[in-house]
Amino acid sequence: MIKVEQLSKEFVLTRKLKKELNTTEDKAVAVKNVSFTCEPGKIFSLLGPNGAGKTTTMRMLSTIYKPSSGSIEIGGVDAVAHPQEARKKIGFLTGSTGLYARLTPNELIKYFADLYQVEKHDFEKRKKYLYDLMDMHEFQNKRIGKLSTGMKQKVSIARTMIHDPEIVVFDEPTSGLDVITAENIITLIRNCKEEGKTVIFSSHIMSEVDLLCDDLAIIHKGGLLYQGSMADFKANMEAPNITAEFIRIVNQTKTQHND
Ligand SMILES: Nc1ncnc2c1ncn2[C@@H]1O[C@H](COP(=O)(O)OP(=O)(O)OP(=O)(O)O)[C@@H](O)[C@H]1O
Repeated sequence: MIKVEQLSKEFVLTRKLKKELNTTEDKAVAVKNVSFTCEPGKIFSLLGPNGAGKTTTMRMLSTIYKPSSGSIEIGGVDAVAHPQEARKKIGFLTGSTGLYARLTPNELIKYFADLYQVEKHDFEKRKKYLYDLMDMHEFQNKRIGKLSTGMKQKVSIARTMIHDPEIVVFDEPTSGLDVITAENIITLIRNCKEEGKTVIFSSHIMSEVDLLCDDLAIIHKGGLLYQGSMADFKANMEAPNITAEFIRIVNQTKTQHND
């Protein structure tokens, strides 16, 4: 279970950033007062347009960023007070997941398995499952630096999942992948759900969200616009389809802000 309450994150802007962003503000508010709960055995999707605050939220859940205020509970652990304990329960995938270019996928996966103290038998089983699922056998001994973007993404996913975490945090998991691999990732996410894991993933692809998620939250400009089940979202739609409804909700706030 992931429980987030009144979560906020402000970034202090350096002189260089102020110039880049063309602002005189000293701080940028990336996430403000966001609360939601992700249940075990369910897939939760965090949706929002570019710059909404999705990655910042995911990074706070994964203990990479410390929140400016608010609380995060990860599998019963206070992730703000005890980040290391919370981290053991999480598999976190992000676009910038560190990969060591000089290592091979096999070496990297083994390194992380050792870091998480995965037993040899579990490691072999888990590795086979992930390599089969993502068709990774062919390039398992090539240097990561020489792999394609999609192959690197597969290695990132395998590294994230090798310790069989109870909570899975995926920031745009299918980004940069071909349709076949994207399908396999969707299968992996579904399997996580069936195994009773808590899954949260961010996306701006509504069709993917529709395929997968049980519950969803929409954020825009750091604030929560919608939270509920996918079934309720669909039942109460005012627009003709889910993509149009997503756009309608986001635009509605734009209009309110302009008033
Ligand atoms: N390190 C940082 N310093 C200053 N501002 C930041 C930093 N990281 C993010 N931001 C700002 O916070 C806001 C939210 O960014 P974030 O990356 O969380 O959005 P996102 O929803 O993941 O967007 P995208 O879909 O484009 O990846 C943006 O306005 C961004 O410019």
